[in-house]
Amino acid sequence: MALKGTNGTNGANGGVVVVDKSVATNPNNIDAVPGLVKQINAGVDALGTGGDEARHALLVKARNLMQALETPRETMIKHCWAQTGAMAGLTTGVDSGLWALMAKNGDKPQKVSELASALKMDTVLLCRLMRHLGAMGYIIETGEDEYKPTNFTNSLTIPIINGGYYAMLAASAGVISFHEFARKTDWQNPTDAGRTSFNQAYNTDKNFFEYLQAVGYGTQFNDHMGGYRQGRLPWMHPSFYPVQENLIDCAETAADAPFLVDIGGSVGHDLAEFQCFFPVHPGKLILQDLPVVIGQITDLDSRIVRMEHDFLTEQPVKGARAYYMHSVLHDWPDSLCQKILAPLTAAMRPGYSKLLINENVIPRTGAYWETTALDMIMLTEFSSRERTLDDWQNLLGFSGLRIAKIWSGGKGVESLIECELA
Ligand SMILES: C[S@@+](CC[C@H](N)C(=O)[O-])C[C@H]1O[C@@H](n2cnc3c(N)ncnc32)[C@H](O)[C@@H]1O
Repeated sequence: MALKGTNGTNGANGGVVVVDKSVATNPNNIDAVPGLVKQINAGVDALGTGGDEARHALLVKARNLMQALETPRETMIKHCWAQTGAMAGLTTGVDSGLWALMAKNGDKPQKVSELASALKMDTVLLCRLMRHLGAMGYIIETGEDEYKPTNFTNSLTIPIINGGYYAMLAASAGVISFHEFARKTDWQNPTDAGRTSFNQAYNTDKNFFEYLQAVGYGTQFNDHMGGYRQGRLPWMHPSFYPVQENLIDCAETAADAPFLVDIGGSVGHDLAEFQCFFPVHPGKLILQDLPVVIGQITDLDSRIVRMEHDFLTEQPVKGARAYYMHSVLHDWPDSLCQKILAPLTAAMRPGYSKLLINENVIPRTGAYWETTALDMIMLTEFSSRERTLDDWQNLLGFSGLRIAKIWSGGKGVESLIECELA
């Protein structure tokens, strides 16, 4: 059988496939199952003392077990039918108020007909959506067309958790159709921020942020930014980065001296968190983002200065103790990052100002799945990347900065890259 791409093009190698189709209906790796079950039992024992790391390790083993047991055909159906269908049901549940209603009703069996009537939804439609979500384990089937909510569906009532279902899925055609973009661009690693798989999929010149604002999911994206970080150690935690010694002790103490400037800081979740850790700090905390995002702030301490600023233009705040960027540079390829860093380094005071970059440093091996997943978002939506240590050194060195130290927050958590003018 010739290996074919779509549109009649040959696949990358144009080779001949020698795989027998019976492979698709046998478990992926049944021989691994007994060993994995043993490791899972050991992992369960470690849960009591091993904390979140032990839970993560067990989660990966459980996923390995599922992959070993599944046949390739089942994996394919899961990807192509089940998970996309679940996204439809889950997001419709958010948008219609289903999860909010079920959470309000409480942890008890709930009839679809009664839920549909309260939500003014077609019962047949709701039965179908909930049947799939029940079959997938997201809700618990308690009888015919009757379900109980779960911790998961209850959490889908929280905007910082449900925001991603609107915002990230609204842009997901860039991910799903990446192969078409990659084929058209001769299978090259994309580095042009003005020509992305996302642009091609939506036939738009707008970048990801502009597009989400235009289609009405800007606030949901801001919420998502507030949500994905939950449950992770923030960089200002004393066990992560010594804020007192490295930032506060030598900072200017005048009330209006700029202390910490969060560039591309969204609606201010990082500075709000900083204020919780350090309610008493020298100078001012300053939040910068595009006007549309600053206008979407609903709940932020009035002591945090809100500033509309395009980071490609002159940095208006000069000589701050620290400039901070969280998940900003990863959105852009090196050529654009250099344009973002140039006005910033021009505003830094030599020997005083620091640049703190809160981003992933991808290890050479054993990258964490959330980090590689984010790299796929960067690849397909932005033609940018999560960076390795070498990538960071090249980018920052080119921009006149040197890395003083990389502070690690643990597996899968963004590091704090502490930089100074070179
Ligand atoms: C991935 S989000 C990160 C937000 C925030 N730092 C966080 O970690 O939650 C990137 C942010 O960059 C902002 N942004 C995009 N283009 C910008 C520009 N030209 N100037 C300033 N901010 C910009 C977006 O509005 C968005 O809030």
